[in-house]
Amino acid sequence: MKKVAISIGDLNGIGIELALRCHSQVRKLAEPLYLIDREMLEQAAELLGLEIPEDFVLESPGAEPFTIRPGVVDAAAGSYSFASFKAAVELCTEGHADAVCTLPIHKKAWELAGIPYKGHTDALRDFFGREAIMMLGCPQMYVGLYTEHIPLKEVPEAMNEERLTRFLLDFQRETGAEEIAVLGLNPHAGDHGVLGDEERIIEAAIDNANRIIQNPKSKIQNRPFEGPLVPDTAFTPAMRRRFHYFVAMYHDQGLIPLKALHFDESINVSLNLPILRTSVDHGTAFDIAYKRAELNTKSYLNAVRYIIDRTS
Ligand SMILES: NC(=O)c1ccc[n+]([C@@H]2O[C@H](COP(=O)([O-])OP(=O)(O)OC[C@H]3O[C@@H](n4cnc5c(N)ncnc54)[C@H](O)[C@@H]3O)[C@@H](O)[C@H]2O)c1
Ligand SMILES: N[C@H](C(=O)O)[C@H](O)COP(=O)(O)O
Repeated sequence: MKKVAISIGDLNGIGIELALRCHSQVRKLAEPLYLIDREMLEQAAELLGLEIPEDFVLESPGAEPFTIRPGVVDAAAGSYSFASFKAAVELCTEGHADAVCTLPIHKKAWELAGIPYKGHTDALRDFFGREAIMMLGCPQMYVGLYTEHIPLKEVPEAMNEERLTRFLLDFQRETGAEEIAVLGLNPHAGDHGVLGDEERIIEAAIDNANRIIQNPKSKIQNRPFEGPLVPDTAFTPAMRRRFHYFVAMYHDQGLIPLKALHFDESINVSLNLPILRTSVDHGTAFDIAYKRAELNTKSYLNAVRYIIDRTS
């Protein structure tokens, strides 16, 4: 059975409840190693009124214990969740785990703790010195994000032909997709320059990537990239029947349609890295943490299943 290092996420949020409630199902798929100290686990389990399963295997993240405050954004929880994530990655790079699955962290809590990253993907980029790609989705529809955790006003200046060409090639190689819809940036994909002209950069990158892929040495002989597509019609039912892989130019362009259609079952995958990392597609859900609310567990279980499918 594959060993999956599970970072525990922000302990003021719903991650630990998911870990405890789903343990027996996860255990049928893999050997989970949970990056949490017994003291913190007992505290959370007591607040949740849940038993700790006997075969719940722990590894210490080596972080300061703290008092859990359900639904509160705080530095201690941010610090702990980052240590848990970092230790999970280390287990993997040192060969003690086959992959990492991350429970959700809170970005403001990381900032309050002085963690210099916006999220897991950003941290992985730095740990490995590689252009990690953020992709979310499910078999019906995966979305790769060319830019992700930057303010919207910085998106136009991040448009760059060489960088986008590399992104497209990496995305294609990592997913193996043979048809990829690439979205424009502006309304109506610029409408021939009437509403903006970043599409020229996108067009050039698509041409470059299609040309490079058509190199006779490549296994793929078609032109996998199509676009720049008009963003407001890129996700119509007909387009989603045709394409299962999309590249969005910014976070919400891709994640609004995905989460509107598939929030329950989607996952987050970090591509283009020496390790496999998956995650849930939702956040810390502070509004329902420790409230015995009905949790959706599909995203978490699918994130573990994806690891098993890819590592077997
Ligand atoms: N993988 C990650 O670490 C990850 C992913 C997304 C968001 N985040 C972070 O989480 C924090 C909170 O984000 P947010 O409030 O925008 O989004 P959120 O996903 O935490 O919550 C949005 C809504 O969905 C509900 N929800 C989320 N997950 C649920 C589940 N499993 N079952 C039932 N209901 C669920 C919440 O109760 C809330 O009403 C932010 O800091 C965000 O950046 C982290
Ligand atoms: N953009 C992700 C989402 O909306 O689900 C989320 O913020 C997680 O990002 P990291 O994988 O970088 O933590």
